[in-house]
Amino acid sequence: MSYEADEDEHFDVGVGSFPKDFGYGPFDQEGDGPPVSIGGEQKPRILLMGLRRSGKSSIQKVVFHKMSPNETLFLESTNKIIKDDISNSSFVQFQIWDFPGQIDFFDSAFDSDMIFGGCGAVIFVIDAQDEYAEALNKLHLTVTKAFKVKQSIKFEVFIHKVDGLSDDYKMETQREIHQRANENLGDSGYDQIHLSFHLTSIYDHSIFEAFSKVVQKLIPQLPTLENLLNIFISNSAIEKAFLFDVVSKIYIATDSSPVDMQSYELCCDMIDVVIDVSCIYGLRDDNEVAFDHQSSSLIKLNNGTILYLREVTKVLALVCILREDNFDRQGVIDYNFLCFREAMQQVF
Ligand SMILES: Nc1nc2c(ncn2[C@@H]2O[C@H](COP(=O)(O)OP(=O)(O)OP(=O)(O)O)[C@@H](O)[C@H]2O)c(=O)[nH]1
Repeated sequence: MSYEADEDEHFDVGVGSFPKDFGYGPFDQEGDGPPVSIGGEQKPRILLMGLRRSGKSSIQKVVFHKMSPNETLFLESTNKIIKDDISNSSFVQFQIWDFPGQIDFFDSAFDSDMIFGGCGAVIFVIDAQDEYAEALNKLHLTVTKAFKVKQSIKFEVFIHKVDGLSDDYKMETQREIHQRANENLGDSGYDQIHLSFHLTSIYDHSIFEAFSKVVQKLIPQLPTLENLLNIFISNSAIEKAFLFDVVSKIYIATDSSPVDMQSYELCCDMIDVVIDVSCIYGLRDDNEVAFDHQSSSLIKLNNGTILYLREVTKVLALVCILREDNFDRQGVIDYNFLCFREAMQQVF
């Protein structure tokens, strides 16, 4: 896995309120060639698989291309593999391959060694609003085929479109899918395959959270990052800190205290606010970007909590949640932040 900055590639894709050069790579980067090699290494691949209309393309467009969820209603069915190069930051570099729902593993044109060989994670999307018996069969076929090619692949099951379901039904669906998928694997002698399950929807932050967890599994330095964040928060009286990829709002690391969805959503919203305000009031000319080394922000909530954002690199931000009383010692926090940033530079 390469973490070098891909400076030669300059993409010209507008994403929401971001200036043009603040986007990810061009979406429809089609072709059957091998993954782009950076620094002599191949970028790991994340494969999006699942039945037709399960929501694969929507997930990719919403998370990485700022498409609004409602616009996905007009997406056309994918009929060939769409490769998307995520080269936004020096940390998170990977390719996402969006597969057509009707892909046939038994087709002689399907080269499973090539497809699964360089793959870091397979995300299998199941439409929870639909009958899922067929999806479970396809899941079984997909993971067993991939496992035979490469045992270290991470298998992530997105139980998707849960926005239409009640909380009870969501839990029940997750339990049933979990149980049946693992039973199928056990029955055919594949107990060693581990599946992770996530309840997701493009209509809330759950899809970003789930994607964050998948991407984190592909970052070998994650334990070190987590450690650095633990040290940083404990010495700064901070309650929670997220290291965010600013464009996708995926968090690539957090301290080891549990993540609660509300805190994550608050921090995501803060990033939107900072970028929007910066775009409206902060840009003097077209060549400037909305997020740079001067980006920082402080938001006081009326419940005595503070959100504090600082730029770490041109694509990463640290967003912290802390009690207002503890912000008295801002100097200490800022100093610790500089130490954290320097340590990050040493790690990468
Ligand atoms: N309610 C709801 N609908 C969703 C969600 N995600 C996707 N959809 C809808 O599901 C439909 C199919 O989405 P696509 O992204 O085209 O599905 P796909 O899996 O890429 O389909 P193929 O390209 O045919 O394989 C679209 O109408 C989306 O708006 C979700 O989280 N909730």
